[in-house]
Amino acid sequence: MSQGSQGQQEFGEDAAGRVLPQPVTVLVAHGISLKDCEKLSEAGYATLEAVAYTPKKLLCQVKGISEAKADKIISQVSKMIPMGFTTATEFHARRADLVTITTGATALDNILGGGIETGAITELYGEFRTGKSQICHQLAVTCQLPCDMKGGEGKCLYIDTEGTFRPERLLAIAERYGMNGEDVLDNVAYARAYNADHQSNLLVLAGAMMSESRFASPHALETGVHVTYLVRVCRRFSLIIVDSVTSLYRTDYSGRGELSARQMHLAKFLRSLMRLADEFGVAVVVTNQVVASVDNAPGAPADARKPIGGNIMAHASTTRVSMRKGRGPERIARIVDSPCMPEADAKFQITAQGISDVNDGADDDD
Ligand SMILES: Nc1ncnc2c1ncn2[C@@H]1O[C@H](COP(=O)(O)OP(=O)(O)OP(=O)(O)O)[C@@H](O)[C@H]1O
Repeated sequence: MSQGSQGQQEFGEDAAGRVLPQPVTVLVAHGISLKDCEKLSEAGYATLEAVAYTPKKLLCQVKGISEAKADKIISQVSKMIPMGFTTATEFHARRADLVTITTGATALDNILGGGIETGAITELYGEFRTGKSQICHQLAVTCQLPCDMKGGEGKCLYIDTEGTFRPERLLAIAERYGMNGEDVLDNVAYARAYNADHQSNLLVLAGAMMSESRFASPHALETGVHVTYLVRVCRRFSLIIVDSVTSLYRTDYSGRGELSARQMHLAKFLRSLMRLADEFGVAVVVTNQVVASVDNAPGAPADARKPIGGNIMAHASTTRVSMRKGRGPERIARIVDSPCMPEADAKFQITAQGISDVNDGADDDD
């Protein structure tokens, strides 16, 4: 895999010339103490963008950050991070630079508008065996491909809540793309989450790792150290996967009595995920299960199933993809909600070397 182009990047900009997040420690030069910057960083607000996108109420919850300090920090950050209006022209130009990551199947990429969008949350939901985890494994590899091969030129951060992550699947998929298996595994940061609180805490670690990888490597480049390593191993993250986002909530919170607490916790988790997507421009992919719908509208099929998480999940996901089984290894994905793509179906198949198009060329007849 060619990551060589990254070596020529300027500090503070990515390959497309976009401004990248700045470490919160730059505030030291603007009258905020290093100790306070470190406290913010430890609490998961490692970049100026993280601070800018966070409500004051949450900043005040960081140990040692009083309301007066929060006001001072917010006032300074608001001078450094653009938070006001822009023209639609400029926004359009920014979106033209957006990278999408291939799912391995062209038909599926097409209905997604090119692949999995960076800077947004994509939710894959469906019954068991519909291929949600297989797509996650596929993306953990393709996110490392160069952009001209429909990749994200970055590492993957994988949170596994069900114990279904299998590195050997990554090796098989890497082989398909002619990638070095060892490098591919090195580029995936994996964590198993054991409960909903742990799952949330892992995002704080994720933020720290993402800003560290973002800020540490240019220094190494400047000093000429580890250049070969940096060329071989991606230096930034391009993808966060949470497989599955709701399963621990189902076990940690039970019954109607805990529903409100569960939804609040889930909303906070999803908000943190969206912040990471905004802050670092990474793609976020979450999987979700379905349950039998007990409140079907009149005329709806009796066996209708709906994704877990209700409105909180529906609103947090930028793009929602429903998945179902087809014949044999075939699966059908449907875009059910997207800000700019129409509702559409695509067939794909699960193979030994990952996700690919169905070769028969037949239309979806399911
Ligand atoms: N090496 C492989 N080659 C071909 N198909 C495979 C391979 N490994 C797994 N599969 C297929 O993938 C399917 C399972 O997909 P996946 O694990 O993505 O399901 P899921 O939607 O995540 O389900 P769950 O909700 O239970 O986690 C099974 O049908 C299995 O046969």
